[in-house]
Amino acid sequence: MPQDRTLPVPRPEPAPPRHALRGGAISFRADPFLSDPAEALEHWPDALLVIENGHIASIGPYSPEAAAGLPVTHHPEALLCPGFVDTHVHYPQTGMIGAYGEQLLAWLERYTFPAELEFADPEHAARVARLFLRELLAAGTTTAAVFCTVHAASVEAFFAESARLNTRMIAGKVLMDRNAPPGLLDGPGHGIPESEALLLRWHGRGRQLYAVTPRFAPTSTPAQLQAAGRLWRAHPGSYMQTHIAENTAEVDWVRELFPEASDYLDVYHRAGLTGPRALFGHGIHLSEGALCRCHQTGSALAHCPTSNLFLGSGLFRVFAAKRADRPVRVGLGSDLGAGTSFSALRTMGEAYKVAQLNGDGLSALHAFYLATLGGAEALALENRIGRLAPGYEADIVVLDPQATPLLRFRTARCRDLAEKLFVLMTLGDERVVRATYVAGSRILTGTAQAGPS
Ligand SMILES: Nc1nc2[nH]cnc2c(=O)[nH]1
Ligand SMILES: [Zn+2]
Repeated sequence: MPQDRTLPVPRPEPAPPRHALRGGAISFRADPFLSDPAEALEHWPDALLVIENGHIASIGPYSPEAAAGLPVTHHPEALLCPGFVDTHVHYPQTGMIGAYGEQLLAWLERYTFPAELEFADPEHAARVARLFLRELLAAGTTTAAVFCTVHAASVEAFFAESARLNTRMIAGKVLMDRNAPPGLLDGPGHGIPESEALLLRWHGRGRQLYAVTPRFAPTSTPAQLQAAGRLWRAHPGSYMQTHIAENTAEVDWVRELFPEASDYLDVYHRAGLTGPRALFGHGIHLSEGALCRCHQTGSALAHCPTSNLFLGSGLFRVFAAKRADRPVRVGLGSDLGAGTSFSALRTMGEAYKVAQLNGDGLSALHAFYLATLGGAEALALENRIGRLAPGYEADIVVLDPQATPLLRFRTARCRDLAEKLFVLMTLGDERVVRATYVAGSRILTGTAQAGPS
């Protein structure tokens, strides 16, 4: 493929060690599914947020005295919000978003695997990693749990670009040793040592975190799943990510492939792949017993509404997953390229519609929680990201409720904050994101640098 010189190059803008942002601000101190939503939300109509060495030093009401001596970037009329968290996404699928007309298993064969075969080329991987991270940051997402491909070079490319931008990312090499094209299969005995080498190289290096990544049960032999479980458990603090119960034909296939397991989750449980930092994409067709087991083991689910609607997979029941007597950790996932938008706002809007079809009311507070602190809790990062609070990493998105003429017109008619947030998740997308800060530095998304060089 020829080099595309028009791709923009995102970069962090150098920031002084101590500086401040001013604007309205929101953040969650608790889970609105489990407590009074109004109590769970913190709101500052006019906040001063002080950043020191990439962390939030303080947040409180703005006053000239509090701001004295600090360089202050004022975002009038805007809302500072913790950077969005995407708990399930595939960067190599950036080039095949919107592939028409299939459900999961045919879609994988027809579009996904061919796109992933291209990542044998490290230059292609580097190009897509850059574009993907640019789009993610332009949409206000600052942390994601990301599937690479089976190629080690796809992981190198992704972490190298994330390290350059200093984003906190979780990623891993996909493991597959059956039921995929030969060019996407791990050689006999190769997948686990390659994963371990990548884990040792990247996990905990700066802000990068590694996830052992068996794609899903049908593409790994029982032996590979067991070995993945051993690898994950040998490295405490690392992650495991995979897919579960997304599509009914997939669930039937797993039952045939693993007759000894009591259900789909049991396939992973038997391989030692459940527990805190185990991230399961989808979980639409999980039984009550499996949801209980997710709760008991501390495993997390990624709710991917745009993907589930696009592939016709089904309606994830977020309120059933979050049932107060056995709550499961749940975050939102864009699941590109089955998902159709990088935007967490669009994803929240679709989560609302899925809840409507389930007969549930997902308020803006529920949705913004899932996209921020809820996502951080799913990733066991709730002490570092997902809130605007002292000590937290300064990953911040600045939302402009007046970003378009329609939004200006509509939000002027909102009676309170919850209504305004709901309109943002109904009408909003990347255009609402005025700025994204990563560890305190604004990310210039690079369009100004585009052009021949
Ligand atoms: N949506 C989705 N589901 C999967 N199940 C296994 N692989 C995939 C994938 O790439 N995308
Ligand atoms: Zn996925």
